[in-house]
Amino acid sequence: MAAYKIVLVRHGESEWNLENRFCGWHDADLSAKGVQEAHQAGKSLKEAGFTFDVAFTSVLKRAIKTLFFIQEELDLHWIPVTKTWRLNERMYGGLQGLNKSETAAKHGEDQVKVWRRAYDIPPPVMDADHPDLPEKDARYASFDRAVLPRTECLKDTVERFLPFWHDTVVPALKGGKKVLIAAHGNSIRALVKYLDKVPDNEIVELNIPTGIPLVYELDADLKPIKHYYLADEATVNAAINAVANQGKAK
Ligand SMILES: O=C(O)[C@@H](CO)OP(=O)(O)O
Repeated sequence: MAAYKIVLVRHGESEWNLENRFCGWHDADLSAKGVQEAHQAGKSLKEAGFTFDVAFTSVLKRAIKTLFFIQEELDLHWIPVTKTWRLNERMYGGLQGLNKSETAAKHGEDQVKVWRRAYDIPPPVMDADHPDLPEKDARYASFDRAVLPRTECLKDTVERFLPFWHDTVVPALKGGKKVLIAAHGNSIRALVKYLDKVPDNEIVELNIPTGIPLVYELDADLKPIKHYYLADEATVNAAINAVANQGKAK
């Protein structure tokens, strides 16, 4: 019997997912399909009888809007929502804005897979004149510059996410709150890596589909008992393969 349940949802398809561009901390909006996926995530949660007391999301609108559309479907606009940069997508450095297929054609699919999925190898550092430079972005204005990354590997994302997990999410769970997290492909990979203790070489193969709720059942020590997506296997597998294939040259 699970002591705790937590639901993780990657945002619906973004405009830059649609254009197949590395997005990272760029604040891309949801595409029309992404909006529909977000509503569908809410409907699936409602059908399965889920409700929530508190929600956490990033400071990026594709996750914030996904959460809002889920709240709409559940009629839960009123629950407290905390937005934190610690749930942001992995910072994609100098790759942000580039097309993934074109990058694979230029540098090879293997290199792109390393940049997309390796645990401890970061993409190239973002140049100081890049339009997405975090230190020029109002939402990070109060941050110590040393905290703001110019690139991140998944290990960096795990390290910046875990303080929020321990200081905020765990107390909410242990306080009996039903928790929903709307985040990003790689911030969810970071949490899955931590919860399931996925070895560094295996996390390379983990892809998170857009807009499909992922339920984790945890024991009293917050160790995972099981996890499952709220969609049929064929739908989940097709969505996972679509994400993996974004890094192919064509
Ligand atoms: O571009 C990104 O920021 C992420 C998520 O959309 O992509 P990837 O799956 O390549 O890590």
